[in-house]
This record gives sequence, structure tokens and C-alpha cells, in this order.
Amino acid sequence: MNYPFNENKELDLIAIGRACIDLNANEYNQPMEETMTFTKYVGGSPANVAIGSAKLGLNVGFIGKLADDQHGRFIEKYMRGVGVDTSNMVTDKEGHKTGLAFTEILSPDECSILMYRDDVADLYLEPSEVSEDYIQQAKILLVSGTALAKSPSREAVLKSVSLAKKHGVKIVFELDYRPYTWTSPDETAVYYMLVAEQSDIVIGTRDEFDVMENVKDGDNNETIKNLFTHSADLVVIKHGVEGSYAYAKTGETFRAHAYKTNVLKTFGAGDSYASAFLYALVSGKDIETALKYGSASASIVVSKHSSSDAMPVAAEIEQLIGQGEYVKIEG
Ligand SMILES: Nc1ncnc2c1ncn2[C@@H]1O[C@H](COP(=O)(O)OP(=O)(O)OP(=O)(O)O)[C@@H](O)[C@H]1O
Ligand SMILES: O=C(O)C[C@@H](O)[C@H](O)C(=O)CO
Repeated sequence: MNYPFNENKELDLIAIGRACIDLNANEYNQPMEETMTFTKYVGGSPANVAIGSAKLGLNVGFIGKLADDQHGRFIEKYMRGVGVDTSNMVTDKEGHKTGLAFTEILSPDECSILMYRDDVADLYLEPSEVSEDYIQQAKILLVSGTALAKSPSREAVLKSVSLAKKHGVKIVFELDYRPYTWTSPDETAVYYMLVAEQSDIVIGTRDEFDVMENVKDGDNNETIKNLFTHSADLVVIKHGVEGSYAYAKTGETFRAHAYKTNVLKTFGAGDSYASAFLYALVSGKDIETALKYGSASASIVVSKHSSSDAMPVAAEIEQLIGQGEYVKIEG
């Protein structure tokens, strides 16, 4: 089953939200207290997805706000270098800083992220900085949940969503829940639901859907039952190494397994998954194949040091799919 896009649009995907810096620990398997050196990469979930999709060959743009400093310039140059159109990335003029994410790799499955996100430039994106002319050129608007955490970024995103609806741009909502950006579960759920109800495709982990629904141990069937009464016609729910499901409004369910790999760290999985899944959908592959692309891309990125720079090209993904070695889950 294929997913329909408006083929008359020039850009495949525009992502909106944060473009930041990741500082990934060079020393593995030790706590951050002991870590002495870090490698700098571009980070921030929507920036990672944009970079991943651009590396796969999609025509990608980005809407966001960068700090007027060395980090902001590094991010813009890197993204432009991999082919992302940065013409709608604006520069903050009020002294706000770039968000930083320090990562800790305690073991391949025990990773954490220490975020510095007070007063970050990305959350100061103004609605007036979102261009209708730009949004209407895209097949997909990719919205990251974190951009809803504070005003004025929240209103900028809500404006982009209504413009996307007006111009037949498919809205893909990546829940991308980062607890430290939000102050209350009720507030989070309100804004997540507001955007999810208007989105065509919603992607998240089971835990993130629980945050959106403000429930504990939610159920995939309940989630899709509710979302399918609104705009959504495709819902992707990820269950970490146990794989992922895509539920189509037409009633079909597809499952993908995680591909076996030499895991270095867990973060970056979700962003690489989204970029390759969307690449495959836009390229006309069916939903089941697109899930495989997402899974394979994630398994490549968790075996590498960064989230953005490690994004694979299509041949690497296709090779892994061809090998067909899945992670076996007990029970
Ligand atoms: N250990 C692993 N080995 C191989 N593939 C994995 C592993 N962990 C996750 N994946 C793949 O990555 C996909 C997304 O992972 P997950 O559900 O953890 O997303 P996420 O929490 O959004 O990721 P992130 O940690 O980047 O926020 C999974 O559906 C699976 O295909
Ligand atoms: O999303 C962030 O702000 C941090 C990311 O760049 C980081 O690499 C990660 O968590 C990816 O899942």
C-alpha cells in the first residue's frame, strides 16, 4: 500500500523546530563525570531528520531559529553542506543561545542525554518568521513535538500546521518528547493532541503516545481508534528494539523488526528511522517497505557515534535490508 503525496510540490519535506549541537562522549562505557572529551555534531531531532532525508536524496528545507554565534553558523553551514535548504532558517538577534545536548554512553543500552536548553534560540521562532510561500512548496511538513513546548515557537508551529492544511501539504508529527522542555503533563498532552488531531501521519514511541494521551501503559488500538476519528490516516508506533508498527486508516497493520547490529548507543534511532521511513514513502515505496527503511537506517545509526553525521545513504540501507538479519526477541 502506497501513501499519496501532492506530486506538484517542489520540496519533498520541510522540517520545523530545533537545530542544535550534540556533544557526544568520546569515551564509551563510563559516566559523564569521568568523560573528558566530546565530539561536536549538529543535533536536534528535526535537524537530524532533515539531514537524514537530504542525505538520502530528498529535496529538504528547514524552518528554525539559530543563535547569532559560532554554533549557529556551524549548524547552518553543515546543514547547507548536506543539501538542506537553509533559506528559511533565521538568526536570532536577541542574544539567545544554541541548545546543547551532552550525551553519556554508559553501555550500549544505557545512554542518557544532558540538555542545556534554557532560553534557547530555537524556541524563539516567531509566527511572522514562518513563510506561507515556503510551506506551500512542500509535500511534507515535519513537526517536532518539542517545538510546541514554549511560545513563541509554539505559535510558529501552529501557524505552520494551519498553512500546511490550507495548501495540501501532508503534516507529519514526530512526537519527539523531551521531558526537560515541558513543565506539566496536562499542558504537554493538550498541545500534543492539538497537533496530532490535525496531522496526517503521527510517529512516536509507545511511551511518547502515552505522554500525548496522558495515560500510563496505553494501548495501540485505543490510540489509533482515537486518531483515526481526526485527520490521521497513518500512525507509526515504535517499540525500541522490539520493532515498530504502522497502522493505516484503511485497516491494515504492518510490522517491522529491528535489524541486528553492533549497538554503540541508543540515541539517534528515532530520527534516522523517521528520515528513512519518510524518504521511502515519498519515493513511492509501500508502507511495509518504508518501515524496513526506517528500521534499517536506525540500526545503522545506533552502531555509529553521531545521530546526524552517521545518517546513511540509500545503498547502505538497502544492503542491510537485503541481509535480512533481525534482532530476535525472546518470548
Ligand atoms: N538496539 C537496537 N538495535 C537495532 N535497531 C534498534 C535498536 N533500538 C532501536 N532500534 C530501531 O530504531 C527504531 C526506533 O527506536 P526507538 O523506538 O527507541 O525510537 P526513539 O525512542 O524515538 O529513539 P531515540 O532514542 O533516538 O529517541 C526501532 O523501531 C528499531 O527499528
Ligand atoms: O534531539 C536532540 O535535541 C538531541 C539529538 O540530537 C540527539 O542526538 C538525540 O537524542 C537523537 O535521538
